[in-house]
Amino acid sequence: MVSGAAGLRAGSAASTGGHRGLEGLGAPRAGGGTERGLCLQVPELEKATVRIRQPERVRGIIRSLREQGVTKLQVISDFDMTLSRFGCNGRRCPTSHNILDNSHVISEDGKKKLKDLLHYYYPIEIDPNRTLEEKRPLMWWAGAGAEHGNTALCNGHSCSRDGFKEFFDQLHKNNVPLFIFSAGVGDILEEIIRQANVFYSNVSVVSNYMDFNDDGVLTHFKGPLIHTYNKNNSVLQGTGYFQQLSTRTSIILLGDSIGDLTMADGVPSVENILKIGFLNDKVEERRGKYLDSYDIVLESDETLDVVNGILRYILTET
Ligand SMILES: Nc1ccn([C@@H]2O[C@H](COP(=O)(O)O)[C@@H](O)[C@H]2O)c(=O)n1
Repeated sequence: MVSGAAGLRAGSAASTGGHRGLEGLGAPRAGGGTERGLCLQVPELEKATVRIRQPERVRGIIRSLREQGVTKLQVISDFDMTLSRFGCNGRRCPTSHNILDNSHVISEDGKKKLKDLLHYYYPIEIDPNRTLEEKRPLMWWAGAGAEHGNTALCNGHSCSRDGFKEFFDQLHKNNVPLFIFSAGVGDILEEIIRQANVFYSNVSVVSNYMDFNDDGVLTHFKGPLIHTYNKNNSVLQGTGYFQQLSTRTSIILLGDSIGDLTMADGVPSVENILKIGFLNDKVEERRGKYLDSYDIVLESDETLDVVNGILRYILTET
């Protein structure tokens, strides 16, 4: 189901390790000051958390995004563990599902069942040795909380990544549409965005929204269930979201799972796309796959520094 602050409702390196930071991205070339220019303009790319398989290619994409300009740009992002943190002070941060699961309105029995499901299904979700085809039929767990509770309130226990507000502010100030495509719980993540005072008119959300019976008991989720591995055009049919933005052919895609890579599949014509992936968990095991799939991989980086740095560079008028 799609929802939006605007009222729109329809609801890559040669080796496995990739290059670290700006190595190769920002290194000055013989006789050229231009290459240095980019690394100086996006110093965040020098962070130790940054890995890039094909620095040359990434440099080209970032330049094109800037050249194409703000009117061509749109951002497509996952929410849980992408805009929100994975961990904080050595502990896991709750996803929008976990906020619901941990709420006082869920019975103890319900909580235990949800925890059991988490322990069973999360390892499957992140298993680097299973194909997407093997995982897809198993991902029904996204709706598993439905029969367990009454209305749960978001009590602010989600942790947004550092730079959360700046990210939303930059896009809003420049009228860049932000599409949040989430297999989480839409009502809860919207509340998190609202409580941060950044649910601006340029933000649209496609996610799972709760439905309640007359007694206020959460009985099911509305619309097609969105899970980690069907975040693509199949669940956007009839929304017309990407069609309305057909002139916005420059994309920045932000995700934390391999499933997030298909979020832009419904965009009619993509000229430039920069895929930035947060690699939060099982870093060593999954690094190769992430470097093959995302242009920039941010390893155990709990901030939006790199994303904000790239946006600042792209959105700054030349
Ligand atoms: N019952 C569940 C189901 C899923 N999750 C996690 O929430 C994340 C939401 O999906 P995104 O694609 O928006 O990131 C997902 O990573 C699942 O691990 C959960 O915590 N509880």
